[in-house]
Amino acid sequence: MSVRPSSDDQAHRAGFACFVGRPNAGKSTLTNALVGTKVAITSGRPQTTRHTVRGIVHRPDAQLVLVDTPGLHKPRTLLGERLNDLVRSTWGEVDVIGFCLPADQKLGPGDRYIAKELAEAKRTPKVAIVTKTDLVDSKTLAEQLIAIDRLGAELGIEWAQIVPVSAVSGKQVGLLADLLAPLLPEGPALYPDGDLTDEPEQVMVAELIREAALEGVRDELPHSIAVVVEEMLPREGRPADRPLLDIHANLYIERPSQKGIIIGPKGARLKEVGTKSRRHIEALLGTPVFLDLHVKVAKDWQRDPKQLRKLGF
Ligand SMILES: Nc1nc2c(ncn2[C@@H]2O[C@H](COP(=O)(O)OP(=O)(O)OP(=O)(O)O)[C@@H](O)[C@H]2O)c(=O)[nH]1
Repeated sequence: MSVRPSSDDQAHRAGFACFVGRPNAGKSTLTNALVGTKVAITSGRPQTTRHTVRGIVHRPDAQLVLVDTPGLHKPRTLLGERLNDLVRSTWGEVDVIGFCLPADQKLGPGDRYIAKELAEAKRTPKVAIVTKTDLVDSKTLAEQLIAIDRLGAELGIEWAQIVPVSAVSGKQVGLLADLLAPLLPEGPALYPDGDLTDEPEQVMVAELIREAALEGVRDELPHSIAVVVEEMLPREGRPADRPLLDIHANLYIERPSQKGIIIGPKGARLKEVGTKSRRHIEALLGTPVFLDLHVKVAKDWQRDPKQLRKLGF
């Protein structure tokens, strides 16, 4: 296992990385652990990338921009296939892919499916990241490392590195950044260091909710969901060591008939969307959150310029 040789070891490097892995593999938590307290979130899609920036690791020697890619799913429809094509093209556009595999779960069909697809992204270096190492003993961890090594050999993937980390304890998170940095191309920083307003934070929060809302219904409602964060306010009267952030957000759909899909039987799906996005928002902002989520119909918002403006497009 080796890293790409450098023409000049002192040269500054900058580039894009994305984390892939099945749901709950620990991608968001790891992103936040890497970025640390200095959460540099940029809202829009800068010219350098079509993808949402999740966080930026600023180091003296390198700038690592972590971007989101849509999840890869077993395609059941033509649209599903198209979305997977999009994922694949993203993989060709980033400088390194981190494949997250939780230490506490044996490799399964979901991991294998992603790995097979990864094997096709031949030109992009791939780092296998064993996440949640705090949950297992060293024997289990060793077995997982061997299994991943074998999976790579079987599918013809040459891992640039295989790294065990714990985003929760922080163990080896710094090492992961050390290993990712040399895989980036030489170049100046792509983004300025720091300096951000609350507005992008709200946009990020809206995006996390939208992502959770789309999960599993992407094929049915691919572009019909918009989310607007109406308010983000610290709850009054809370003790200083137990803050709570109240977030009120509206989830807009285009037609009343889509309500059922979003809300689910007895509200189960909406509840899931709330729980999941709250987890991600808490990880992003580093504070407990109360999320108040409402579903509203904004008739044909995609075709109505007034609505589009209101929804921030
Ligand atoms: N013990 C432990 N738990 C972790 C660690 N990293 C993540 N988790 C937990 O694992 C769960 C999933 O983590 P996420 O970071 O949301 O996973 P994800 O891959 O972003 O999930 P999706 O958004 O569903 O794809 C959460 O409950 C995390 O708290 C870790 O290093 N150690």
